[in-house]
Amino acid sequence: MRLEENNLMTKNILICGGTGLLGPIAGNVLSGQFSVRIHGKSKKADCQGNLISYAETEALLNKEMPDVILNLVALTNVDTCEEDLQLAYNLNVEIPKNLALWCKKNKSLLIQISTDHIYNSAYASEEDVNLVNNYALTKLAGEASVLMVDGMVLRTNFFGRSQTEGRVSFSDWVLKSLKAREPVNLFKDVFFNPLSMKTLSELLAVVINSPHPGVYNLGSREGLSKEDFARTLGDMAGLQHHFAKSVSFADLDLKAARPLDMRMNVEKFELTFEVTLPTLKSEIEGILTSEI
Ligand SMILES: NC(=O)C1=CN([C@@H]2O[C@H](COP(=O)(O)OP(=O)(O)OC[C@H]3O[C@@H](n4cnc5c(N)ncnc54)[C@H](OP(=O)(O)O)[C@@H]3O)[C@@H](O)[C@H]2O)C=CC1
Ligand SMILES: Cc1cn([C@H]2C[C@H](O)[C@@H](COP(=O)(O)OP(=O)(O)O[C@H]3O[C@@H](C)C(=O)[C@@H](O)[C@H]3O)O2)c(=O)[nH]c1=O
Repeated sequence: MRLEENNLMTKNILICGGTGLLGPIAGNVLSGQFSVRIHGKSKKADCQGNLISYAETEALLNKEMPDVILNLVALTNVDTCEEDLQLAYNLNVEIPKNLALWCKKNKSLLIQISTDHIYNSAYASEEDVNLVNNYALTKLAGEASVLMVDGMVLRTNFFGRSQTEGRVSFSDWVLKSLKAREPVNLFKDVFFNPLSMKTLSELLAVVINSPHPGVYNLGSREGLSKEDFARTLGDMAGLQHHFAKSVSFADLDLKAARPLDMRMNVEKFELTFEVTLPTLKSEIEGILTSEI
């Protein structure tokens, strides 16, 4: 089914890179409304392929014929992006370009998940980009081909219970560390406004049902420092956290530089899609009470 033929029919969604952290939760939520297929590269999935090759991408997509592609493929290890710019380019730039090319030929909608990592100021609007590392540079570059085919770019960050072996979210790491009473370092000077993976996935359904091409920040309404996030999560989960250390980002010697303020202004998304986004505190509460 092509999108313009019959909007009443169930849309076929292909989640590329659906075997990572976000994919299984997005797949779970979206399959309530759409016909969803999951793509992966090395892990078992409904379909498989290395999307760096256009020939392989085209063969896979010609078989799947999705109405909507949700692209989650990325090199998400920020330090590896710094060490291997070519690999970061291949995954974060070439793959969205390959998907965009196929979508243009086949009139499908491409939704690209991007990142808050491309900002570095309080409540940045979509034009306030400030790049400090290769991950940010390549993620931003990957957005261009999506926008050229009237796709949608959602700049976001997320947390929640991982369903993927070998992938932990920031909240998983915090809960595990506090339960084990490990004296972890918590960044007091790094700020963000992520959503839970469940809320983000529910909003993806809104966007798929009512697409508006363009680039949007998609996060919670009020952000926190990563330290306050961790301590708030600890309090809500009934876990002690006095042994966790409050540190500055500069105290850790990480390979890649990171932005200190990734909080995004989310007004454009709220106005366009007529939704009120939740606060970060309510999102933290949400992951402790919801099943996913
Ligand atoms: N994780 C985070 O905290 C954040 C992530 N984002 C963005 O959200 C999106 C999803 O992130 P996340 O779920 O963490 O991603 P993951 O790193 O967990 O998953 C990456 C996915 O890409 C697939 N993949 C890797 N290489 C290739 C390739 N050459 N060809 C085809 N598929 C490939 C992997 O397949 P396989 O498993 O089979 O190898 C996997 O499904 C990304 O765009 C990321 O930039 C934004 C903000 C925060
Ligand atoms: C937040 C935090 C991280 N760390 C460590 C964990 C890790 O080795 C390193 C960086 O962790 P961060 O959580 O800041 O992760 P980072 O790798 O910078 O994470 C990013 O992931 C990519 C995919 C994105 O798109 C971004 O939005 C962002 O979430 O610092 C601490 O020791 N204490 C902390 O309080």
